[in-house]
Amino acid sequence: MTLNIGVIGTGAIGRDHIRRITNTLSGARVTAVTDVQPKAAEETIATYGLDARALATGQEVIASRDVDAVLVTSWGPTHEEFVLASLAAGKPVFCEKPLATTAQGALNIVKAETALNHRLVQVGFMRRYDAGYRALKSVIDSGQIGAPLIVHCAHRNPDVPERYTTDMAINDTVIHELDVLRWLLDDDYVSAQVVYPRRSRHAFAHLADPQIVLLETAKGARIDVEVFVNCQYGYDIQCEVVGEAGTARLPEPMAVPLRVGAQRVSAILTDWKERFIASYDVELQDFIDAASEGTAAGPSSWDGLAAAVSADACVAAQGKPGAIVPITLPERPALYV
Ligand SMILES: NC(=O)C1=CN([C@@H]2O[C@H](COP(=O)(O)OP(=O)(O)OC[C@H]3O[C@@H](n4cnc5c(N)ncnc54)[C@H](O)[C@@H]3O)[C@@H](O)[C@H]2O)C=CC1
Ligand SMILES: O=C1[C@@H](O)[C@H](O)[C@@H](O)[C@H](O)[C@H]1O
Repeated sequence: MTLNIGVIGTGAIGRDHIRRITNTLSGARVTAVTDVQPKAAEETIATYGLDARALATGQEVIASRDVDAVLVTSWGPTHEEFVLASLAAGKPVFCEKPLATTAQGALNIVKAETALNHRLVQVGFMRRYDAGYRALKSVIDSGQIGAPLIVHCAHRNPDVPERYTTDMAINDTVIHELDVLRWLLDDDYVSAQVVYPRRSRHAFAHLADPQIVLLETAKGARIDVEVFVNCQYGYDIQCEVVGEAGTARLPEPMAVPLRVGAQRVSAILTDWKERFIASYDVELQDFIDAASEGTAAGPSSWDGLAAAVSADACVAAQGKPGAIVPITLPERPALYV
């Protein structure tokens, strides 16, 4: 059976996911698309030669009889509405991060899915599917470095558009660390703090960049995340875990080391699409396989909620530089244990 997917939002990642569903992955095809800019939806159909309809709204896509499962790749503030509608229609839904832009929004989704007592939601936290992060987790889980004590992370983008705001450093960018570090350490956060170094002259005046997010976990590990979205030189994701008996570092993406022009150099990627291309492939294939069975796998609504609660605390901490803001999760429903 081929899974018929309806896509809401045909921007950067929507198109990239449509490309992989159409050209790379197996078991699914795109049968309906929509975008608030109708031209974007029509262009996408033409670009990828889709046998799909351009519908007027996300709600029409979800209700469509030729849509078995939904892909939500529109802007963050629209995610909650489309995920809730997919749940109401009983259709598996892959939602790009963030699941919702507030903890309350994510909680509404958890409650709706819990009421069905059946998982239908996968959140697009693709780093859990990354070969490097998976190798790092295996090392941590093997006990070779002992209990994790400290984690140093950097999340660097070369630049961001003018519409990118200070709180997006959390909800749009650090949200990836908020998810992947919980998974990596098998732990939850208890507090967050944000401190600001000197502002880069490359950042727009309204944006505090870089920022340092400090997290404490329930098991007592301390985490520092440097988020620097105008670093200029590349798209660079770093993670080093310091344990009781050693350290473990996220592997660098493969790059050929060159000796040229009296230098030893190797290229650094500049685009998140390329950096995590294999992870996006594996996560979406996981979605297709589970959705074909009428369910969902991978990062859950609960993971989306945990990230949203933590993100809310980080945003609160941004407003009170240096203050420690507690993070408290609600009780985890049995569906997600
Ligand atoms: N997992 C990852 O690494 C990444 C995730 N994302 C997430 O994916 C989402 C989309 O990001 P981008 O593709 O970069 O943004 P984008 O701005 O390139 O595309 C979003 C598209 O959604 C459309 N849209 C907005 N509201 C809509 C609505 N109500 N109904 C239908 N279409 C609507 C817009 O017109 C636009 O074409 C965001 O939530 C973002 O955080 C984005 C990039 C990477
Ligand atoms: O999800 C992503 C973007 O939306 C976000 O804007 C970037 O900062 C992240 O690095 C990228 O992975």
